[in-house]
Amino acid sequence: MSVVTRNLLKRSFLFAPSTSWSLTFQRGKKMATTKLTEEERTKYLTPLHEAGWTLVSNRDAIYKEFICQDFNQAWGFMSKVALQAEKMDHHPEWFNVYNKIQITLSTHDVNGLSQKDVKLASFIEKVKSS
Ligand SMILES: C[C@H](O)[C@H](O)[C@H]1CNC2=NC(N)=NC(=O)C2=N1
Repeated sequence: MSVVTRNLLKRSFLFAPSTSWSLTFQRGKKMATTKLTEEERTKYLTPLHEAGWTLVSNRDAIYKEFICQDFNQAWGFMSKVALQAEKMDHHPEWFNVYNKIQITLSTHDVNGLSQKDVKLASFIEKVKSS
């Protein structure tokens, strides 16, 4: 095999990995956030529906209202969610009055639901039941 052929092969191996690999990873950075597929929506949104999360009517987002005993409890709950949101760099849209917290989750970067919303909603459920 000539040096030229060998170099060409080496190059195509190094620089032309499979499409999905190159779409998912960029030089060792974290996985790109993508919208949930139909299959993923069935798999991940069903348990969240059962836990009381509903689809928002005019956009691709999920919503749930939480009622705590008082403002102290509500603020404690929100603090735990806020710390996790910051860790994930994924933030809820929320509204609080006294003991009521209304939460909407969606991924602005992809204009719809992603795994990040599923992960944050699951975390919120864990906090609420703790
Ligand atoms: C620059 C920063 O990483 C992005 O704006 C993050 C911040 N928090 C976010 N939160 C939510 N809910 N969706 C996003 O797309 C998002 N993007």
